[in-house]
Amino acid sequence: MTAIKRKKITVVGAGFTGATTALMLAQKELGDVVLVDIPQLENPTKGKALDMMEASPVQGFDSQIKGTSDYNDTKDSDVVIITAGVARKPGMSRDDLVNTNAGIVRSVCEQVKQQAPESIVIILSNPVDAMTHVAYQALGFPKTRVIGQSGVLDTARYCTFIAEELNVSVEDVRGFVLGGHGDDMVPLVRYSSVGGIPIDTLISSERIEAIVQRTRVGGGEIVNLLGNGSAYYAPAASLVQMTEAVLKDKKRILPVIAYLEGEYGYENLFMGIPAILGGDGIEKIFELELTSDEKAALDKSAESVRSVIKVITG
Ligand SMILES: NC(=O)C1=CN([C@@H]2O[C@H](COP(=O)(O)OP(=O)(O)OC[C@H]3O[C@@H](n4cnc5c(N)ncnc54)[C@H](O)[C@@H]3O)[C@@H](O)[C@H]2O)C=CC1
Ligand SMILES: O=C([O-])CC(=O)C(=O)O
Repeated sequence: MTAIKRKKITVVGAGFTGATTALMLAQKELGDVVLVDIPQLENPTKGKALDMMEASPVQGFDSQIKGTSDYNDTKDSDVVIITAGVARKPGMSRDDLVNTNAGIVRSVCEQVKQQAPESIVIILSNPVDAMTHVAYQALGFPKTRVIGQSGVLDTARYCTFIAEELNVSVEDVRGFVLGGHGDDMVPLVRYSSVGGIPIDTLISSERIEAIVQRTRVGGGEIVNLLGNGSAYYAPAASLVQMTEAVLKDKKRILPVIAYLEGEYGYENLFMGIPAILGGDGIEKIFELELTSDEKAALDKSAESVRSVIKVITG
């Protein structure tokens, strides 16, 4: 009998999002985790991994977590999550990070290409639509295996606010956020419901507009509250949900950043759309029917993403 082999998940960047993601992955026993950061931070990275391992007897997980700065340790990873890069501070937009993080994401992808050529890569670093584009070019992997994280988080925020508004369980809220991970993202009210009941029959249009607007600037709300960095608990939970969908071949329908080649009328663009996420990565993209207002909002968001990509591609 051949032994069942554990999955291997690499998380690049051992900062707030990366370390939180590593712990959540291990707590769910989705695989063994390799946490990578730069050589100058090798000891703190090892320290974080060891600290997490020492939580395992208490919490009862058997996943191994290794801290390192050596990419040899990431060899043959099944999934690689990239959180490496700088985060914004109050007064900054995600787009202000583009030049610094493009260099970092490119250099990380060179290593991933060497060490884990069959992996499915999930990108978090901001501005994430553009960074997913950078990763796709640097990796040279099929488009199905290069995925950005924005929509799971944006939708989670949107659903949190709807549940709070109606004082109902978050478990019964369904919603969808399309477009780029910026202030003109498109929460789709028409596709939002609680327990199957459309939200526009339960919440006034003024309150819905306030929820939509709060969702759009949800990242900034946390940045302003934290004062010295950006969100990490909900982003990590979102990365874990995507990783689980891939490693368990769950075929979840999730909003993810995917490479569009004609879908929704956009060519050569990475942006958030609903897709099936399973063992082969992005297995199918759904093209929803949009009203002219929704399409206009999505076009505006697509234009914002394109303008950021132009900064790095010229
Ligand atoms: N797409 C999304 O929904 C979200 C994106 N983000 C983005 O994720 C990124 C990380 O955020 P945090 O973890 O809060 O930042 P952080 O500053 O806490 O951690 C980033 C880590 O990346 C490491 N790093 C830098 N260059 C590296 C390299 N070449 N190789 C390996 N590691 C490297 C740093 O040393 C640091 O430990 C930021 O760009 C942030 O804007 C954060 C939350 C949500
Ligand atoms: O707002 C930020 O800079 C981090 C992020 O993308 C989010 O939390 O949505």
